[in-house]
Amino acid sequence: MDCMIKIYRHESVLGFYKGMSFPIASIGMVNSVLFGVYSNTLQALTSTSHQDRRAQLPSYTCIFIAGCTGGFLQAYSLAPFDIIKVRLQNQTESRVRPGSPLPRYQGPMHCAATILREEGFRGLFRGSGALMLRDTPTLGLYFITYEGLCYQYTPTGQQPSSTTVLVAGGFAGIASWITATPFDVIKARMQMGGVKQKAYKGMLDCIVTSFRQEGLGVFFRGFTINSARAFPVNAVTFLSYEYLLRMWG
Ligand SMILES: CN(C)C(=N)NCCC[C@H](N)C(=O)O
Repeated sequence: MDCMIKIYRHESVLGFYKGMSFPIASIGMVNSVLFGVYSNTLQALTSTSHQDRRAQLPSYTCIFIAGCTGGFLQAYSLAPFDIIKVRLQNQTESRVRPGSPLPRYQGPMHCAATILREEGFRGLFRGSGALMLRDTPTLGLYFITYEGLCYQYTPTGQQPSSTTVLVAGGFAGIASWITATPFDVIKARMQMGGVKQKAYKGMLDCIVTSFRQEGLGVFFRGFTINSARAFPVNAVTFLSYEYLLRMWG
């Protein structure tokens, strides 16, 4: 609440939409990498199509491996878009007050160009190690939760109902943020390294320094708000996925 009030006072309602254009432009591509790699890996591991898998749930090990593979590849396609989002979101100069200093990054393209100029191509992938550690096991757990709940609440051989898909997708999103939040905190700090604070020497340095300075609670910052957001976002994501597969699968 304190964060929300301060953003509103300092930056007006526009503050809540910072860094939004790049995620919107990239989400389709990033999700198609994730869901495409997941489905194809599971198909390769189990030699069954999406529809066959409804009758006989593949083993949780196969689902986990396929989810982790999707998560690993998703992390690398997401990294350059994510760093731009994080840098723009952390820029707190007010856009509405006349006479306030010009922000360091004036938009996503300017942000990308500045990172390339000042930090090189590798700058766009800063924090991608933490992003990969965040998304690899997380997406394994994400798909296990989703497939497990759908299987549990669907009569054998039938397709899950829209309500089941929405609820299972929502809970999968929340479950994924449980494992993701500690690495999400580290990733964001690494991505901001060199801009607002001293750059960390590496991921371990970032973990140890954050823990020493702020205690264990630092690794769960933002969990509540991320989970509240995760339920509707992932409910709709899985509903779209199921509908598209039924239409074209
Ligand atoms: C980092 N985490 C938690 C995940 N990658 N979770 C799986 C999907 C998340 C979804 N796109 C969302 O934004 O909630």
